[in-house]
Amino acid sequence: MATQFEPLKNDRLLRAARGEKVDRPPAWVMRQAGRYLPEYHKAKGDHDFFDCCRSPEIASTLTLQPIERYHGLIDAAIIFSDILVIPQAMGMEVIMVDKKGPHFPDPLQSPEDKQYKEVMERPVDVKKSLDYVYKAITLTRHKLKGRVPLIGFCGAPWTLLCYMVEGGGTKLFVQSKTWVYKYAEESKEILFKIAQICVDHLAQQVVAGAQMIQVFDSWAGELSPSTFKEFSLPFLKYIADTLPIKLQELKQEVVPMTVFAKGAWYALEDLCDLKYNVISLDWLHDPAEAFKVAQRKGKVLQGNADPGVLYGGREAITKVVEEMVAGFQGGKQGWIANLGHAGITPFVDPDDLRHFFQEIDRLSSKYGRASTIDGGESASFVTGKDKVQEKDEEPEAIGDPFSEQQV
Ligand SMILES: Cc1c2[nH]c(c1CCC(=O)O)Cc1[nH]c(c(CCC(=O)O)c1C)Cc1[nH]c(c(CCC(=O)O)c1C)Cc1[nH]c(c(C)c1CCC(=O)O)C2
Repeated sequence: MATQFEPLKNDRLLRAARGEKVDRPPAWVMRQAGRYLPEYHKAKGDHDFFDCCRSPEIASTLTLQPIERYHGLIDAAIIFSDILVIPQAMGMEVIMVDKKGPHFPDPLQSPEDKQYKEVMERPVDVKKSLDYVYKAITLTRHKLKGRVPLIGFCGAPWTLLCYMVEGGGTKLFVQSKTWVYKYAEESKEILFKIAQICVDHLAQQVVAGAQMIQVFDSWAGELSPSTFKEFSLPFLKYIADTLPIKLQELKQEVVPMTVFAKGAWYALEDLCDLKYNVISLDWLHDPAEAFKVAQRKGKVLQGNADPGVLYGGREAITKVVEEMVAGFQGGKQGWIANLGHAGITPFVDPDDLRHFFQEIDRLSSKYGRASTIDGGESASFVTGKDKVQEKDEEPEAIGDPFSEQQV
């Protein structure tokens, strides 16, 4: 397949991720493709979830659905895939049970277990085993025709280990905690192996056409501050340190990187010290407080509306967006608007999500335009629909925390 793609028409996301000024904050939501969309059910039909991931045609169709539905309001596509393709590539069986979620029939029991030894020893060639993800990315880039950038992703080593030892979702984390406290060294060995595979998988996604990447550490919040430092952070660091080197070796552009460590509110400073460009926040953070930290550290933030607000109706959505936009100082720099967690449930009305996007656009425009504040410096990068500032709103000054640093 040709790897020549149409030029990007809307680069808000990539500009914001690099700490540059934008006409309005870019917006997208984690798990924007999925069961809340009637068109998702139509396209998925009776296909098994992982069969959809393995079909570049279906995966690209599902990826594009929110882009088509929310055209003009949404600034990124994220490839339809799953974090659990890595355990599959490591030779573990994972099935998606309808209405229940992922299930591993044969999870890792202990380091004495035959399965653990096999997983540790088995060579993993993502180019072979996850080739379908890369094909889906290339096809999706072609179908996107430069409308918005395409994000690739993987699960973080800690979150993937949880799934591999629990055998699926859990509330108690009995097995994960057993591994951390009883088998600390073996846990670190497998976490390192997973981290290396994450780097390979992310690099191949970029080769295939991903323009930005995100690492999902959905279970970070199950660790304590000290166990997070030991069992998650070093592996997130390894990915952020190694991926750019790998991409250079592969003669690829070094794309912006995002980390989402859900629940690890105590680690914001530590996460800002890693080489990720963007730190994605859950809704436990106060936007204004987190923004102060990120500005000091020269990092961009993503998030962080409580996804539960999508059940609360339009007024509630407006209120949450208002708070978020104010906290991120209007979002012309240093902020990517999103929800605070990945997962829009089937009960969300797609028109309420539209309202969420519209309110980000409307309310952020009240903060004036980057070009007005900065003497037109940013006028040339307006790539999407040009927003007209509301006449009687005074633009509020925002600082320029990014002037002295590179993100
Ligand atoms: C933990 C995790 C998984 N997968 C993912 C995570 C990290 C984010 C998070 O914390 O939720 C990441 C993921 N999963 C999916 C995407 C695709 C792109 C997108 O964001 O639109 C992404 C980025 C599709 C999906 N992955 C899944 C669906 C639902 C599939 C269906 O039933 O049709 C989708 C659209 C299934 C899935 N996959 C996983 C779970 C726990 C589930 C079941 C969820 C549920 O039942 O609500 C593992």
